[in-house]
Amino acid sequence: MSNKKIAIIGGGNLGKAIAQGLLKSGFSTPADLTVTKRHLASLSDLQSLGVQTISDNEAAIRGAEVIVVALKPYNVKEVLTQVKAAFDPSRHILISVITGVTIDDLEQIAGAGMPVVRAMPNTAIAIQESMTCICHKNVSQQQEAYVTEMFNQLGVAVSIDEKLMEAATVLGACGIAYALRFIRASIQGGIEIGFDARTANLIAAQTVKGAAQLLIKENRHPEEEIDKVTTPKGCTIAGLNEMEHQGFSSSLIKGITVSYNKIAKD
Ligand SMILES: NC(=O)C1=CN([C@@H]2O[C@H](COP(=O)(O)OP(=O)(O)OC[C@H]3O[C@@H](n4cnc5c(N)ncnc54)[C@H](O)[C@@H]3O)[C@@H](O)[C@H]2O)C=CC1
Ligand SMILES: O=C(O)[C@@H]1CCC=N1
Repeated sequence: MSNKKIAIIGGGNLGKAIAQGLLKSGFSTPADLTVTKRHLASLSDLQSLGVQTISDNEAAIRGAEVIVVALKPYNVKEVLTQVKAAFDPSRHILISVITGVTIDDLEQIAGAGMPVVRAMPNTAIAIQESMTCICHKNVSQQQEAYVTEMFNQLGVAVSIDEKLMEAATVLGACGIAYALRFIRASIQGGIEIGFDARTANLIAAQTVKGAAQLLIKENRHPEEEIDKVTTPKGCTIAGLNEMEHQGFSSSLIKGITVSYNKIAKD
């Protein structure tokens, strides 16, 4: 348990999921957490668990040591500038999960010397299975360890250079959508070959989970595991090669680079 007071500014999808994950993992107690939002009705479940839910961002920041900003990119500057006076670099760590807002942007708003962490999680943070890439500035070793531990409670955290943050957004955050499209296509194929949608969904999703766990738990390269499945003259290699003839890997790589170029340009 961290014992630090955490204020989550912007209790939307991600902000709420972070609060729920911190409670479920035991990293924070309800008394440690404050979540802000303009209209509080959708936070009633957190409130009933004992989490403080308020609309006053300034009060939330003043009462916390760790400030997690989960606002939309278009209103972060306005909202944080309104509460600028509440930031204290000697007491606070500012953690932002906002897409496209740089560490320097955040430091400019919160004040020079503010310990700032930029984190890129994905939506699996709602079930504590996020891949979260983090980078930081003005952060002590102790603060870095704290933030890494916090995101490890919500999945897996890795430190990267800030210049890779856009790439992390594509591979990690957009990656959830790419993986789900793969699963959806597998379900469509599964129905064609005889399964009902529900059973196809279960088989496709559990199979992807197993494939991912082979890499994560056994530290293997995908091709090593593929070799074990592809019986000579068998059905796996026949299907795989047809997928490649149809541009399977190529379409994925091209999609990833298009997503990346879109972020880099915006
Ligand atoms: N969806 C994704 O896969 C990922 C999203 N992100 C980033 O996370 C951030 C949040 O995304 P979501 O949670 O999906 O958005 P959201 O729109 O659900 O959450 C933002 C929340 O901020 C609240 N808000 C607006 N003004 C406020 C104010 N003055 N004071 C307090 N709260 C206020 C809104 O009511 C809303 O609930 C975005 O910046 C997004 O770029 C980061 C990683 C992945
Ligand atoms: O699609 C987007 O622009 C955002 C960034 C990461 C996930 N969603």
